[in-house]
Amino acid sequence: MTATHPGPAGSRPVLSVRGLSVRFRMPGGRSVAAVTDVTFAMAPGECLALVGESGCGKSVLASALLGLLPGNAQTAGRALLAAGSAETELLTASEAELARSVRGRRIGLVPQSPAAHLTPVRTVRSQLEETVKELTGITRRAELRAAAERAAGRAAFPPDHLDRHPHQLSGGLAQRAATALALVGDAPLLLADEPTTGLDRPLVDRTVDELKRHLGGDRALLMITHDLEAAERIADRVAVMYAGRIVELTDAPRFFGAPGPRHPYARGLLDALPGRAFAPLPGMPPELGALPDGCAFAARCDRATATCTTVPELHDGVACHHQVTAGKDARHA
Ligand SMILES: Nc1ncnc2c1ncn2[C@@H]1O[C@H](COP(=O)(O)OP(=O)(O)OP(=O)(O)O)[C@@H](O)[C@H]1O
Ligand code: NI
Repeated sequence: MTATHPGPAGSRPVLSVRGLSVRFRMPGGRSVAAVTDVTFAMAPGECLALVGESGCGKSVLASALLGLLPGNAQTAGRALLAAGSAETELLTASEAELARSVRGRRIGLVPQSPAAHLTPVRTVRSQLEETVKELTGITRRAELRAAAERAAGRAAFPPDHLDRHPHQLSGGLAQRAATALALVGDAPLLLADEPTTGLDRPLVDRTVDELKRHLGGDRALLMITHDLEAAERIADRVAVMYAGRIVELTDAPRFFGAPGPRHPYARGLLDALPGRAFAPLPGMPPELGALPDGCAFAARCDRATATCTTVPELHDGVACHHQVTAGKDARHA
């Protein structure tokens, strides 16, 4: 049941999420279980990759941490963000507090669609300068200009493109502009939602390497991605989400190397990669508005038995009645 990371000795987690659930209330009394009972902690300096198929709840989890859920969402559980000796409970903090002291300052967000995040009518330079002003209190023109250029440089955004508008940028440069904005506040936690969508492989590598470099000593990076190769490149740990739950939470070297993923779904995700077995996962994830009572993966799982009508607990980093071990089925206890 525990999913904490030991981290460097004595270090307190930057973020500690316990039993987080998000439900959307829908017309007609229905509800969508977008996130269910998610527990994990992030150590200073750590990169955790959150992976899983489209619609499994990754972005909703991120929105819950940022206080950006829509009005029909209900949350349960805890999400503690460390700050000096104090902690902020993100799920119950007021919008005023989140806007004033969390978003941008303590959690930097690299958004899923940078083009939508950037203001279309303003140049990258003016958006960077405004963010610097807001987050650092610098007001003098020359200092603002220098700080904005430094921020651009940190995200490898070319200085000669600073006076362009977002529509004049390629997808890759828009992504770097958004990354530069996210880095301005030196937030202890960076949250990147699909930071490499639409980029080609060399640019994916560059973008994730840049993100990783900005981790520095004790900042943490939560990277949401479909891209397992990008996750392998930079993650210290991997959390695999399926139908709103974390079904496996493992150290990256063990996940991508030996013994490999232990949850059949996680194993299937990795086997689907062109560089691996290139065997697509059969079937589709269930509707989050109509989840089965037991293991949500059972319908797609060739190991499923009668025990799978109950939801498996996360145990030793895996939530499955039939863990995979060294490529074979574990004996069913
Ligand atoms: N405001 C909302 N009301 C109802 N359901 C919602 C709302 N926002 C998201 N959902 C549902 O929550 C589920 C999880 O969505 P989410 O965007 O978190 O998926 P994701 O894992 O980020 O997918 P992707 O990889 O495509 O970005 C989806 O089924 C989505 O339809
Ligand atoms: Ni998403």
